[in-house]
Amino acid sequence: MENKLPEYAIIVAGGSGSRMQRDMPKQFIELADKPILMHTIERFYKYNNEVRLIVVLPEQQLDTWRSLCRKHKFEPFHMVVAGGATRFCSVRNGLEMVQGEALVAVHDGVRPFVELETIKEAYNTAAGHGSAVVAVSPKDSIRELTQEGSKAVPRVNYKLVQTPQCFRASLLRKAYEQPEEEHFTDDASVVEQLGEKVVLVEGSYRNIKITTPEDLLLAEAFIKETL
Ligand SMILES: Nc1ccn([C@@H]2O[C@H](COP(=O)(O)OP(=O)(O)OP(=O)(O)O)[C@@H](O)[C@H]2O)c(=O)n1
Ligand SMILES: C[C@](O)(CO)[C@H](O)COP(=O)(O)O
Repeated sequence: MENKLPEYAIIVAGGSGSRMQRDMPKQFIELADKPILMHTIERFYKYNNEVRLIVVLPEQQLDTWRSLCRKHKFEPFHMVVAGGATRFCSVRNGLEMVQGEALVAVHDGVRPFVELETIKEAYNTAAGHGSAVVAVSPKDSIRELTQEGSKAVPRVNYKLVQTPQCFRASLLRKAYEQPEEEHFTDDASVVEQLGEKVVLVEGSYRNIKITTPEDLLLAEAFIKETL
């Protein structure tokens, strides 16, 4: 379905990157001479330069980001918002910048390899169904931890969830008015808590979340292909 609503992207980059074990948040690590976060923002800008970009950053890093933008002559226009203690708080802060009814894609600032087709499909599916959550099938076998140890489960019943996760703004606002719960690891889980169904769309194995040091090696390989 063709989408007539304004499109927003909340790019969450308010975390500290503790699992990366670097002295700076991982979203600022350079890949091909540019911070990871700039590559991520550029994916959305390249998809459509009219998408309203909201970038959520750690409060203490706002000045660092401004100087990085100057240093790299970074052009895509974006609003900047201070994040919170958790991803949930950061998304909620970003949502405050969304005006009226719209489609809102929430995307991790550390997923710079999201494909333009995936972004397009997420917005179009959310336009028709109210939600679109990007996911891929697991490639490994899966075991569930039990009191006795573990047991095999059929992997065809599972998906690995990525971002973007795209929703109508009215639905996402209502979801983020709920108190935060421990099992809210992504936006779909927050929306689902309202009793709403979420629609899955196929993602890509390249759309990795740069989380631990070995992910950077993969990212270096992927970025070389895109240059
Ligand atoms: N308070 C937070 C925590 C996370 N994020 C963002 O959510 C995305 C996914 O989170 P994750 O990969 O866990 O990032 P970090 O929280 O930074 O990493 P870690 O858990 O290793 O500290 C990242 O782009 C991260 O910057 C955020 O905006 N605000
Ligand atoms: C939102 C997410 O990337 C979907 O896979 C993931 O849940 C974020 O988890 P994290 O522990 O905050 O990295």
